Amino acid sequence: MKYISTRGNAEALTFEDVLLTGLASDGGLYVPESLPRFTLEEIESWRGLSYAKLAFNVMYPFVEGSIPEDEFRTMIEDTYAGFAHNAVAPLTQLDANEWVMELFHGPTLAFKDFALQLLGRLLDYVLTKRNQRAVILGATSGDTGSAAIEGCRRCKNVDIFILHPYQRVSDVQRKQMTTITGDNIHNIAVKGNFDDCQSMVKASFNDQSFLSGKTSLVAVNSINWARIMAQIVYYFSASLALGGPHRSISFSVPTGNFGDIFAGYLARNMGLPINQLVIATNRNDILHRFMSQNRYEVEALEHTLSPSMDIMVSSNFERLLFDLYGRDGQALQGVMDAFKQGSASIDDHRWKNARVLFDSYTVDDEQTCATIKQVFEETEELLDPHTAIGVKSARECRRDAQVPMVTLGTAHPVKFPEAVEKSGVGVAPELPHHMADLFDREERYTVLENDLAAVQAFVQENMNA
Ligand SMILES: Cc1ncc(COP(=O)(O)O)c(C=O)c1O
Ligand SMILES: N[C@@H](CCOP(=O)(O)O)C(=O)O
Repeated sequence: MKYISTRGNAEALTFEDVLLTGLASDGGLYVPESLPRFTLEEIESWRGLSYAKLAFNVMYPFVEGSIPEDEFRTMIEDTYAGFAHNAVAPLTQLDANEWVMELFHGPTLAFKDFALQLLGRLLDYVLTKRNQRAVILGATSGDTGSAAIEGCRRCKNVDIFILHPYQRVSDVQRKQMTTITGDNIHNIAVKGNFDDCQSMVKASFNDQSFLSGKTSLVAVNSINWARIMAQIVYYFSASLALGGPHRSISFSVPTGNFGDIFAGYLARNMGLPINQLVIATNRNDILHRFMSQNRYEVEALEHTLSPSMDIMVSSNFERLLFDLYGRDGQALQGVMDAFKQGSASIDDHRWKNARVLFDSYTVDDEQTCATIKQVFEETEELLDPHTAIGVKSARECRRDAQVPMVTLGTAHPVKFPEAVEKSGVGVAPELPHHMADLFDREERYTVLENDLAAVQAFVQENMNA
């Protein structure tokens, strides 16, 4: 399998090389040259498999030729054995034909564990084989950071630098990152927002000269293809549990960087019958504005009760635009240039094509709290604010009540006590056993100005490579 850049002007890479990179040299994102496609019979034959076995079947075509089959199988088995629920991605029913897929049973209680626990193992394997060191540089609005640190901290050959927006992640999220100590783990609180952190990460990938040629950067954000790959699997898992593939399923996905929902789009292109994908956003609704008005335009980033989705510049949207433009990298470059200048829209027929599959909805803090309360009263299920945005959007956008609707439950409510309290449900979720002493653990992080040079100097000074 080869991977090509969305901007059409970079060398094609193998999985192994794509794993060890972030942005392509032309500024684009890597995508597979072509997708594996499964027949309905093939998918049907996976019914009843464990999550790990299903994951192997879905992902192996992407790594074939780079990672030996047995090694990959073992990595996957180890990854999902570390989840606290035997089903790994269990479904909870909210109503007739309405479900939440709980993606928060991994070690850091968010969907990021599905990919980052595996990514850490893949990196360890490839870097050890090559006898190479790498610097992991990532941006987080709260969840990617702890999952990346947890997933990669045992890798022998990496230094990890994670940027989070200062005072803009929940206390639980911050503590999850900053209480994991290790000489090679560095948390940086940037006096800015998530977009600032992410743009510093992207600028650093584009020009790595600040590392003085000692080593190279590896991405843990969803710009890294391996992240998306692992997130495709749970769409197959949910479908098989609900009578797919001989029946179509719809999904509502709490969305920020467009990685998780893009994985659903790929699952569909790989042969899984998916009826509808709902892009569920908070007030940072650039994607909803695009889907409803064909206007792709940055607005001021707001701080909400769903901080993990306080994202304006949505990295993976470029991967969808690439397909909407018939995989024409030059045409896409034009759209991205217009976006950089302030505003972009796409040809009407391409925009209409996107709307065949995707719907979108935006949910404010008040509606988020009201949904947490309503669902709790209806079912005693306590949703986190991001999942609540997914459920509300699913209910507003649903096209066909006969088609099962699955909202991705992207995080555990214990990570977001402020929203849970404001919802008025009158219960407070407890930290799981392995995190019970989280608030007693010592924290270590560095606060830096919103300044690329300052961040790069910090990385330079603190990396071991
Ligand atoms: C809890 C939670 N829900 C939803 C999202 C949005 O996912 P994506 O960025 O893949 O769109 C994030 C962050 O990415 C998150 O941490
Ligand atoms: N919501 C994320 C933001 C980064 O998204 P990613 O999926 O590209 O890593 C977070 O919680 O950090």
